[in-house]
This record gives sequence, C-alpha cells and structure tokens, in this order.
Amino acid sequence: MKAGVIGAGAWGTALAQLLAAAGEQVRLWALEPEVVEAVNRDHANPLYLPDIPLSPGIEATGAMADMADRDLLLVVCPAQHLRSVVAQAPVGVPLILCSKGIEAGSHLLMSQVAQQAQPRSPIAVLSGPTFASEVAKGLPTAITLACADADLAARIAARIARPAFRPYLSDDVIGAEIGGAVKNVLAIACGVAEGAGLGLNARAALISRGFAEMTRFGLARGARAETLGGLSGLGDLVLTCSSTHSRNFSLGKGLGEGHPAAALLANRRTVAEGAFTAPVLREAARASGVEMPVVEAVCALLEDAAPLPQVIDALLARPIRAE
Ligand SMILES: NC(=O)c1ccc[n+]([C@@H]2O[C@H](COP(=O)([O-])OP(=O)(O)OC[C@H]3O[C@@H](n4cnc5c(N)ncnc54)[C@H](O)[C@@H]3O)[C@@H](O)[C@H]2O)c1
Ligand SMILES: O=P(O)(O)OC[C@H](O)CO
Repeated sequence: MKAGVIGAGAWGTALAQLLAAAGEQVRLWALEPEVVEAVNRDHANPLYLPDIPLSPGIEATGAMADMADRDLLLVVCPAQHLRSVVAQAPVGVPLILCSKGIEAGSHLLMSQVAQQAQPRSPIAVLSGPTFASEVAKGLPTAITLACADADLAARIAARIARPAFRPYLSDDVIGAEIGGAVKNVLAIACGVAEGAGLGLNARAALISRGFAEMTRFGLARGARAETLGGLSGLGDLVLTCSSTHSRNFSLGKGLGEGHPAAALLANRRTVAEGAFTAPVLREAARASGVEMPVVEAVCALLEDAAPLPQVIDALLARPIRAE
C-alpha cells in the first residue's frame, strides 16, 4: 500500500495524515521546499496546517518523479493548477481528485480536466463537508466518493475509510463535483451577509436560494438531484456557509464589512476557490441559459462592479415568482 498525495496545503496534509495514522506509508508532494523540510524534519506543516502534529509515516518530496512507485494518488492542488499538476503525475495510476472548482476558459470540471491531462488514469472524486483541521484531528466526518467504476470505488473506499471517516459511494461524478464547486461561491455570499450584518434570515435565504441555483446548474450539466442534495452538495453548502473556518465565507465577510476584493485577495497564501470559480460559473451558467442571481451578485462584489447596498437591493427587487 503506497499512497501518494499531490499538494501539501491544508487538505492534502490532512488526507496524508488520515492515511498515515492507520499505518500506511504516505508520500506527500509539496510545491514549497520549506513545507518538504518541515514535514520531514519536524513532522509538521506550519505553513498550511498549523498546530497539528503529523505522523512520521508521511514522507514529503518536492520531486514528482518520486510518485512513480505509488499505487494510488490523491490530487489536492488548487483547481486552476490541476491540469498542469496532473500532467506531471505518473501515467495509469488511479487518481482521486479532491480539488473543488471549474477550470477557467474551458468550463470543465476537475474529472474532465484530469481525463484530458492523463487519459489512461482511472478517476474518482472525493468531495463533501470536510474542514481539513477537523479531519486531521480525527473528528467524525462523512464524504462522497464518486466514481463511474463501482469496483474501483469499493477498493478506494476500503482503503480510505476509518472509524471516524465515512465515505458514501456514488457513480455521479459530475454531481459530486458541481456541488463542491458551486458551494464555494455561495459561501462567499453568506459571508457577505454576515459581514454586512444582514442577519440569519438572510443567510438561510441565501443557502436555500443558492441551493436552487446549484440544482438548476447541476441538472443542466447532467448531475443527479439526489447527489446535489447529499454530502457533496447540500452538506458542504451548509458547512461552508456557517463558519469563519471557511476561507470562502471569511472572504465574503471581509467584502460585507466593506473591504475591497483586491485587498482581501492580495498576497493570500491559502486558496479561496470561490473567488476563481465565481466568474467561470457565471460564464458557464449564462452559456447554458441557467439563471444564477446569487452567483451574479458575488461576481459583482468580487469585481467591485457595484456598491454592496446596490447589489443587495438588486437581489431583493427581483420579481416575485413561484418557489
Ligand atoms: N482546506 C480544506 O478544508 C479543504 C477541504 C476539502 C477540499 N479542499 C479543496 O482542496 C484544494 C486545495 O486546498 P487546500 O485547502 O489544501 O489549499 P491551501 O489553501 O491550504 O494551500 C494552497 C495550496 O496551493 C498550492 N499551490 C499554490 N500554487 C500552486 C501551483 N502553481 N501549482 C500547484 N500547487 C500550487 C500550495 O502549494 C498549497 O498546497 C482546493 O480545491 C480546496 O477547495 C480544501
Ligand atoms: O475553507 P473553504 O471555504 O475552502 O472550505 C473548505 C472545504 O471545502 C469545506 O468542505
């Protein structure tokens, strides 16, 4: 059993810890040499997952060639870098994609990007309500594991399941990916409501109407409604829209407090995927004729295209219609 994790941000490090805590020897590819050094020397990743002691069973490397002997690879880089990262991975090894987003330009989901970059590698998607620090601490978590190949899904599930980490199986890869990508944009909207002091009614309205947008977009792209209503859709939406532990929610809170997006996004080390997904999602939704007013509002705020009161008024002034 030789798993590799590509990407040593918070989530990649937490997943490496999950696997290594059960005795597996895990190799973790990190972009930053200081992360490689800290993991190997101190069994820690203070840059991305501070205050969590890591298993000595995790060995970090900065060389993708060191992944050549792995029998399973978890890909955990930011979505916009997935194509170039996966292209460097060894050929033919099953890839579990853990990034949440839609590629700019192509409008492709991560599984579609990976299939282009590594056509001979079997693909699965792991997505759901999972704050990295909680998984790394062994707190109870459930997640969707989506894969078109039921045998591969069962083998991966047996490999990653732990008493406090429960994968639920699905063959709806597209549905699992759309939930994870769209919820990040909606979490920004809920953060805005928090930062601007709009109240908890507004948050609940954004979650419900945002879920309606996620469902419309998902169905248009071939997702199944029950997947969108499951862990990778509604489950992750509720988690990410409820807490400043979410980077996306925190970004929105800053916008709601009146800080300009450019200042909030400048010099960030950690990724708030919703900021990159929002304009791509707007473009993809418009191209499919799907109405996504909350997503449009988030884009307007990220682009500083309109002041916050005007964006809120425009959402509230939409015509009354059937729910
Ligand atoms: N953090 C979580 O709780 C969590 C949970 C589930 C899914 N995810 C998803 O996992 C993905 C990674 O998020 P994270 O939280 O681990 O990241 P992070 O914000 O903790 O760290 C940023 C990561 O981006 C990497 N990076 C920066 N530039 C890069 C480049 N040019 N090429 C490759 N990698 C580069 C850094 O090395 C680092 O690993 C995202 O898509 C995120 O939505 C995160
Ligand atoms: O911190 P966020 O907003 O990137 O959310 C992390 C995970 O996606 C939650 O499931």
